[in-house]
Amino acid sequence: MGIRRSSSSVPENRADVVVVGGGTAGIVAAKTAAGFGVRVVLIERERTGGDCLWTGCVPSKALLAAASVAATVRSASRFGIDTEPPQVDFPRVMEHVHGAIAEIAPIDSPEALTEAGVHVISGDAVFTGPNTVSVGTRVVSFGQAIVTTGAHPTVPAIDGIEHVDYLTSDTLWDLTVLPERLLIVGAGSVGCEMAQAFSRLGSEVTLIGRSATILPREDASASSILTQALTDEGVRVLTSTSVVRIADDSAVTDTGTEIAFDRVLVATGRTPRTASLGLESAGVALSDNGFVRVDEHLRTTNPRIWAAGDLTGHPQFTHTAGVHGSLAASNAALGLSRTVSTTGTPRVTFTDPEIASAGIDVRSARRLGLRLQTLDHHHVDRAVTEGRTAGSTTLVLDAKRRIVGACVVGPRAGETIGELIIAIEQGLRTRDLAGATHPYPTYNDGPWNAAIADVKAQLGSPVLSRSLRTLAKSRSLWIRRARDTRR
Ligand SMILES: Cc1cc2nc3c(=O)[nH]c(=O)nc-3n(C[C@H](O)[C@H](O)[C@H](O)COP(=O)(O)OP(=O)(O)OC[C@H]3O[C@@H](n4cnc5c(N)ncnc54)[C@H](O)[C@@H]3O)c2cc1C
Ligand SMILES: NC(=O)c1ccc[n+]([C@@H]2O[C@H](COP(=O)([O-])OP(=O)(O)OC[C@H]3O[C@@H](n4cnc5c(N)ncnc54)[C@H](O)[C@@H]3O)[C@@H](O)[C@H]2O)c1
Repeated sequence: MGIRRSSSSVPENRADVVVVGGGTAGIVAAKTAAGFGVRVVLIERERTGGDCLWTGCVPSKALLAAASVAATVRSASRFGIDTEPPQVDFPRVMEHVHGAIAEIAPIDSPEALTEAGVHVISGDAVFTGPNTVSVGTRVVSFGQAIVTTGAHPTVPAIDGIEHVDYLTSDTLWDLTVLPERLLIVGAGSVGCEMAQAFSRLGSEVTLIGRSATILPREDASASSILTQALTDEGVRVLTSTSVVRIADDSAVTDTGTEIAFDRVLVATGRTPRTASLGLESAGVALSDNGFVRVDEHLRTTNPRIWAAGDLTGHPQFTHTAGVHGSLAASNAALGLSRTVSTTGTPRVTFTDPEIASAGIDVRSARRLGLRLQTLDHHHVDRAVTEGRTAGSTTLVLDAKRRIVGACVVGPRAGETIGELIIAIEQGLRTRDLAGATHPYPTYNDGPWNAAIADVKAQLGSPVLSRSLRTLAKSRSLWIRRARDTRR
């Protein structure tokens, strides 16, 4: 969906709030500010909706959904159901992917923004001073501005890559033919999700990561469950490996292995989109690695300019972009001093099994010496009934047994993590979670049983169990005496 200039006009070239970039952060920021009744201009150079809608979350989750159906058909016989091997019609799979985008697009459209009271301008925004931004020949002056121009795929400096027609998450969605052999460089969220999706759809996939484990931000135990799942499905996973040379149809790793491929996907992180924005003219400083420097209120080094989303160095997720877009807009439009949350950003990698984390992650918890309460999903009956026991739930607990972090690995972990996010935000203890009856059998028995196990462990401590034994003895003594008195 392209941009049409809205018919609603903003008085001349002046706005209370200018938002530069119309992805998740920009859309949420613009709608939030407009909701306060101020004059808002949003400038977008390509199409509103941004990475999440067009090239990120939506197409990747739609592709994973199709791939999951193929995997279910392929594994039907373990439930005693015999089928033919699935026939993947890739163009129709991609129709499904683009259909999902088309269905969601209207929510992010210029029309929806106009409806919300935002004036949308199409074009490349460049700051020309501390309170002016130009779009072509037009100059808009602003009271406050919010920069939300996102990030683009990082292409690593591999010898020969400039001659290769590589794919990135920006171009992947234009594929019309399923690659027979797909090499994926980078084993982060994009690499792992796409490795599983393409493998399940029928590609022969090699996944290369330079860290010791895939998804290196996750705890090694979570990564190893996923590595096993990917390997079992036929993905060749190479860790602690870098590609040192690449040509059109083959790559050579630092261990000297040659890998032949038909297409290569580069998935090695995202670089903030700050070049050519004129940020230096606006007095907006960048950090050493190119992110816009912001304080805890998302204010940049120019007090009238704020930033939100992938370009700030905060975790690069749609939910972060949205929440921070709203926060920056409230601070800019209302003069508030809202601060970004410090409890840790929840995240989900939508592989099978899913890996979901919130609060203090397990890696940091180990470093900090915090208590970990882990429940293997062999003890989650729902997982047993579905034959999906490869997973675990880990609660990170502080000295007062408050839940300060969690990691869930398993089907629907992205849904399960929801209650743990509330627990972390509200400072709940394991006894609070243990005391809340959960319906049986669900995957949420993972956190519930982990919490119950922790409460039991506390009851088993020498001091507490001595007190409980004393209490029980006094009670039976009292009952006996009462009975004797009645006689
Ligand atoms: C394959 C993939 C899957 C993902 N899956 C998930 C997921 O499942 N869950 C999740 O939470 N996150 C996911 N993400 C991350 C998520 O997509 C991003 O974190 C989020 O979209 C960032 O939003 P943003 O508003 O900061 O930036 P963007 O969405 O990139 O928006 C920036 C906008 O600014 C515009 N722009 C840039 N420069 C200018 C300029 N000079 N003038 C005017 N406009 C400009 C761009 O055209 C763009 O529209 C995924 C990312 C990828 C790549
Ligand atoms: N489910 C989700 O929420 C989801 C899904 C996809 C992407 N995203 C977001 O998009 C961002 C970008 O994803 P991504 O996977 O590209 O980045 P990433 O930072 O998650 O992972 C990139 C990986 O590539 C590795 N790497 C870097 N250079 C390399 C090289 N030359 N050779 C081999 N490995 C190399 C890094 O060590 C890292 O593990 C993520 O940070 C994430 O926030 C989120």
